[in-house]
Amino acid sequence: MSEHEETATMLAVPRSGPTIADTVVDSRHQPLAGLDAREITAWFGDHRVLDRVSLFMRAGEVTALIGPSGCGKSTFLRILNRMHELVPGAAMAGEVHLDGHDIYDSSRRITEARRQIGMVFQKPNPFPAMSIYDNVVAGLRLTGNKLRRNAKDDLVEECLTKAGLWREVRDRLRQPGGALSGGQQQRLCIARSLAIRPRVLLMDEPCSALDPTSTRVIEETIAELVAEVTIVIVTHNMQQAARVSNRCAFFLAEQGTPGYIVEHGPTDAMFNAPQDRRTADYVHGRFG
Ligand SMILES: Nc1ncnc2c1ncn2[C@@H]1O[C@H](COP(=O)(O)OP(=O)(O)OP(=O)(O)O)[C@@H](O)[C@H]1O
Repeated sequence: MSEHEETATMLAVPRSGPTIADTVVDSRHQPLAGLDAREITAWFGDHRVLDRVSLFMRAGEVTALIGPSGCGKSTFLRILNRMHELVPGAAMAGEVHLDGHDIYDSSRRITEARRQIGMVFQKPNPFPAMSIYDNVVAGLRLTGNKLRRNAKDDLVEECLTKAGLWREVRDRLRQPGGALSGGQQQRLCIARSLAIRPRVLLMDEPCSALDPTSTRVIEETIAELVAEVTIVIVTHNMQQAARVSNRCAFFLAEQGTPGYIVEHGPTDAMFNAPQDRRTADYVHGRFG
């Protein structure tokens, strides 16, 4: 795979299609945006894995998607930025509204959805041979955004600061991204996502490959980022869900049936006064 192709896959931005330079230049002052998933059904081939799942993810909050393995959390997350359709044989129905517009509307560009709704994956995936600096700005090329050197320098510092990594790497920006520790690499990936100024950041178990110290740093980063970007995180770690999220949605897929949301609401209520016994059993570690 060429470096360019690799960048496109890692950033989940398609290589072809129109560029969106004019919308990228400076969206720092955009208002926070919520994400409204309506009646989402998903299939892999003829296997239906989600059934009419609706969830409103509020602007400026962290929403945690929790539930046992295989209940469709990651599939739901990938539908939120049109990555599900990259999987051969995958299909979906339903709508995902950002700022009142359905990202699946035929008049909407897939590149725009992917730019506005960024994704951080389970396994840190920086470009190992590319410098820390170039990793941060890697997405700009794909979105067609050209910045002058000074503006780029400012952006790199801003994004690395927001990702909680600046002080650790400021003196070695030209070193390869692959030379960083796992936790630093994950923060580099967060910085890379932020550089294209998403309105929403999706995180699929971002700490599952990290040690407790790195996990704590990422959690602190999430707490700071949510002031400017809406966050949706999949986590298996109930303590993490309790620590980082404002709201939780509990997914379940019972006996081969498609996944659905049993209950959702403020995190405190989900943990301390859930309405459904299955939620109580799950959050208290009695199954899953
Ligand atoms: N690429 C794929 N092809 C076929 N089936 C898939 C694919 N990815 C996921 N599935 C199936 O879709 C269902 C939901 O999977 P998904 O990964 O979304 O669940 P999850 O709740 O995120 O699980 P986990 O917590 O283990 O990551 C499962 O039955 C899974 O086997």
